Amino acid sequence: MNQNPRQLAFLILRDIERRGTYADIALDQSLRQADLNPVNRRLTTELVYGCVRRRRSLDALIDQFAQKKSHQQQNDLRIILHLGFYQLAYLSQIPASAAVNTSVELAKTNGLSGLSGFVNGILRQYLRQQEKSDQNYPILKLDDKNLIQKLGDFYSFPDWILEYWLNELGLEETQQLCQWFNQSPTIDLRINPLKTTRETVENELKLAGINVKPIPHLPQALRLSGSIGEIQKLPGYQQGWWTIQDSSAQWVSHLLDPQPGEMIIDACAAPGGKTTHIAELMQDTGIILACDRAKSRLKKLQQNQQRLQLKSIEIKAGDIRTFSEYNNSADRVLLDAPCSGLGTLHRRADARWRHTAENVQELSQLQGELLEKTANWVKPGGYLVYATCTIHPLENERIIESFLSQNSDWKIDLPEIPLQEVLTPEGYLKVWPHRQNMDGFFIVRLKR
Ligand SMILES: C[S@@+](CC[C@H](N)C(=O)[O-])C[C@H]1O[C@@H](n2cnc3c(N)ncnc32)[C@H](O)[C@@H]1O
Repeated sequence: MNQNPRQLAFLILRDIERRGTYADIALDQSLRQADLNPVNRRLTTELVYGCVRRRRSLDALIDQFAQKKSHQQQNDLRIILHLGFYQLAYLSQIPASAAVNTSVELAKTNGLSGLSGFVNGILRQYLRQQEKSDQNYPILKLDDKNLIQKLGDFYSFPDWILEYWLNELGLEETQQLCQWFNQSPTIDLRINPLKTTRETVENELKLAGINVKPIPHLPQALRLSGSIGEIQKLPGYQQGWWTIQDSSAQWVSHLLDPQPGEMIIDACAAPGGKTTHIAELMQDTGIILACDRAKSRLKKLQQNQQRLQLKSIEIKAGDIRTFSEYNNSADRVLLDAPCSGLGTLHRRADARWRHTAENVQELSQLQGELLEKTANWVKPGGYLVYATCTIHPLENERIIESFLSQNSDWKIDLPEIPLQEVLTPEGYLKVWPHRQNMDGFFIVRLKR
């Protein structure tokens, strides 16, 4: 069993590299089998997520200090250099000598003894350079040559995302957004008012030593920070007192505004974050039809429903494009569409590398198709909420504009909400993470 956090991080990063495994899945599997104390578990997690997230910046350091470019280096050597540079550049709590020496050790234990001198040399060269330089962040101007590349190398994002942010936000806010996405995510809870109150949960969590504070404008929300431990062991989890859900995602069901006794269809429901919120807002009356094509995610929805003890949810598995029986049947429909997740890049370390400009185009097509389909399910006079956790116009504004231009019986219904600063003149709720300090989201309510 592995007890060395750096060796374990190396093996996990190699697995991600070789097999394209998702970072969170690879980490989770390995940590379950490893024999590590809590401090070393945290270090392994930090090293894996950090190296994945900062891949481009770490490659840029290899490019700067080695004769061969990062992509020409042997894969295992490149991972060891990533681990070394990551500790030196981003983990101030680790002494530089420990970062260098353990990286040299990694080379020796993983069949690269002949290159251990090179590892030692390049990391020490970086350290000498760092001592000389007094500037840790780039001062950039919009007309800088190679601006995108400099931003990408420093903040570790792909060019195509940066190009689009620069266009939408300008340079200063793009840097703020990059920085925001590079920090560790916080955890928000949504209190189940059918079981308890926010005050009770807040007090219980404080008694358990957790940092917790309310979130403005959301009466059921709490934000946790600092060290939290295992979620399932927190007070109230087993009793169904709360659900983990980011504050911006909590706005979605409030905008849907479901009323007790209504017939609601949640078209893309799994794992049920919003379905269960809708049920709570309706005091567990009426019917909520929760549809999704992913069976494993629907299983999680079922578990959440059981834990929260909600009876009003019915599950229907399948591709909603093939469903024909729901036309004109729902008072309200929620379409929480599959999307690129560009508003939640801080939550999944590898998400920024998995999507491309091309696959945003493909998603956009699917989103348009799902909207056309599910709009038919709404009774005349009813409502549809379209939501995504991305902040890309192709998946948001363009979808709604195109839908409205082809469906004259629909219009945007302006929501009355306290969060006026995120409401655009067209009536869209557009949450930018660095402005509102929550996940990026797009929400719009349409009326038939
Ligand atoms: C953004 S997630 C939904 C999250 C969920 N609403 C929540 O709050 O927990 C999008 C979901 O759409 C589902 N999906 C994508 N295409 C679908 C289709 N054609 N038919 C049914 N479900 C689909 C995915 O399986 C995924 O679970």
